[in-house]
Amino acid sequence: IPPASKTLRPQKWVENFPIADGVRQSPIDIVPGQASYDAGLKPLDLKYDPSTCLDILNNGHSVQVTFADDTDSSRLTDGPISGLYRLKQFHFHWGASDDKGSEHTVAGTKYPAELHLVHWNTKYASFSEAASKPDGLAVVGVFLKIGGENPNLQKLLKAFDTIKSKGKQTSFANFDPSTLLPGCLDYWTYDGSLTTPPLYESVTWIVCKEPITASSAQMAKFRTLLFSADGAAPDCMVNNYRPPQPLKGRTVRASFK
Ligand SMILES: NS(=O)(=O)c1ccc(B(O)O)cc1
Ligand SMILES: [Zn+2]
Repeated sequence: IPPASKTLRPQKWVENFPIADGVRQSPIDIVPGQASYDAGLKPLDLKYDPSTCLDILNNGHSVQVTFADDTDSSRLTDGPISGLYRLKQFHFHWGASDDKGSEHTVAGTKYPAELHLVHWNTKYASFSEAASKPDGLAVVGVFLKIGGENPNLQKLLKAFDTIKSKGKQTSFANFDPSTLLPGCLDYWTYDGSLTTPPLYESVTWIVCKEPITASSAQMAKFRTLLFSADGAAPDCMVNNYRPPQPLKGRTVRASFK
């Protein structure tokens, strides 16, 4: 029996989720020269309250930090969206080595990892209701590149030893996700989807042009996590990224010249 990470590989998803071949699938390759600058795009307005941070979880396909979303205290407004979107969770995608790992690529360039901050539109009653609506979600993507050690990642990485295998979670308090944002919030934006099943075409993607850094040792720490549950054959959690999908006529807009 193949390990979990092999049975649901991206090429197989269309069998159970036909929308995998849909018209607004994610991720995509972002070609800066083909993006159109839109002067009407507003700067992102991200405000996060560390006291809404609840726990950190190995959900079997990524490491995820979950937030209390019963108030508007951690939210995204402006940018390409209208209304207010609440932060629900953030998670990462990464590779087995530093030469791959991101979901979005930039003119074919793969980054070693990509952070996703997942927000839902408060015109709907909950994340789950919003998740299947065309304007339901807004995900901010931030690339990680290899550089100096990132002290803001350390707090996350220290928790990894206690959530090594699938289904493990531990309380995680007072983490401010804005410490994981780049200094410059220039972005590309396009209409897309969840990048894992159910692949709903419900995401306004907001991909930051500027990466944050992680050291090679910090990237290695991500690779100590497991797709597999305690007691099962250990299956390293790596390459949990979907490759770029066809643009199918979509326009990518840039908030910057
Ligand atoms: N990778 S992603 O940000 O597109 C994403 C976010 C949420 C969910 B989900 O809640 O199922 C799946 C994928
Ligand atoms: Zn993601």
